[in-house]
Amino acid sequence: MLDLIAIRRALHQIPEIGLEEVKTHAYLMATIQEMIAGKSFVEIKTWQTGIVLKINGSAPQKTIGWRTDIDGLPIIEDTGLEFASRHEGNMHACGHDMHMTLALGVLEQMLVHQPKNNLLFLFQPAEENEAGGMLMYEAGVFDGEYHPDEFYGLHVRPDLKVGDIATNTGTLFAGTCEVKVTFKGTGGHAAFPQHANDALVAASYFVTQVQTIVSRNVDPIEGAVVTFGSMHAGTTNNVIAETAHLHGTIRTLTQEMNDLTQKRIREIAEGVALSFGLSVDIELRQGGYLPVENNPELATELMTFFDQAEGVNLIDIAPAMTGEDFGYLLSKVPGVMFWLGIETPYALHHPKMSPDERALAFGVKHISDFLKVKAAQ
Ligand SMILES: CC(=O)N[C@@H](CCC[C@H](N)C(=O)O)C(=O)O
Repeated sequence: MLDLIAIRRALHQIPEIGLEEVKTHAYLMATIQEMIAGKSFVEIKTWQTGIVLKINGSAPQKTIGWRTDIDGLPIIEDTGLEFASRHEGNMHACGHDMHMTLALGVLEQMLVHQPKNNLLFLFQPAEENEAGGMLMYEAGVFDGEYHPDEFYGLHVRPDLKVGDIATNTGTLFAGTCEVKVTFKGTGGHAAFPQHANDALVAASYFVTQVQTIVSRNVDPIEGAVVTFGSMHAGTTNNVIAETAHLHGTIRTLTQEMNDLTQKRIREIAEGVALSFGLSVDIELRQGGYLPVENNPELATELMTFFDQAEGVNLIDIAPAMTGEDFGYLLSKVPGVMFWLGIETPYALHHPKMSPDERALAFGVKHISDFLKVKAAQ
């Protein structure tokens, strides 16, 4: 039997940024190879750091997909754990170490007996930055026999208890759009602002003005998020900054609202640049982070299953403004994403985020039970 906690802790120590998950890939491959030794009904293919494993069913009627993401975040870990990240500056602060371990644990269960239907396990890179699920799909990784008929996946959630599974029959996560804005002015001596054109001041006006998009342009009943998580300008106190870089994200529950928000960001950036006499470069990149839309029938089936499972507290939950490139895969293949409770006081992406590992055994049991039913239908 796999030691789930040891696996999770090993993976936790080697977080890597999207599409650079080389050690993670090697760890997963080694673990998987050991698990499938002698199982002639299993095949594997890789794409960059991603892995797709197919269990060929004995009398397949369909192919059921299970997806996990494998990348970490550029966050300096502050958990103080003895198994904290050994990759300085990177952390599994979004729980993908838990996701991978759960997938391995479920895979182990599904390998015990050859199932009737095919099962596809996707270990996907770059959920956080490059929409690895979309890249793999567009590269043809799921073409032909590798195309699932249904796709399932989960995300851990700190504010839910171990034992909670939460989802809904519609939109679960927002669609996102990454935003990069660079103001370019004229640098100079701090003492002679009249000879310079300060990009830092312009960026400051920009970041405060975009706050009005949600308060003044977005339908309050619908809502949206505009967050700039990074702003870099200047080098020292007495030099006027020539350039200012801002990096942010838009979150909306519909594409129309995403389009409106993108339009307003562009207008405000161009307006600020004009009013300060600077140039501005705006990059809006939605990529594969479409809203995560659960398939209503499959979600109803999954929710009914978990509602009846002993020890599971099924919650019908409202959408959250998190993003996920699983939204892209669900736009191609019907399926369901759900939250799994990990009961910790710190939010996703927080440097102290530390899941309750009891969620591993709980998750493996109940997800395997669900997939066993799907694999036998
Ligand atoms: C679950 C989660 O936290 N996902 C990320 C996805 C990021 C998408 C994209 N890089 C962006 O920043 O817009 C999230 O931040 O919600």
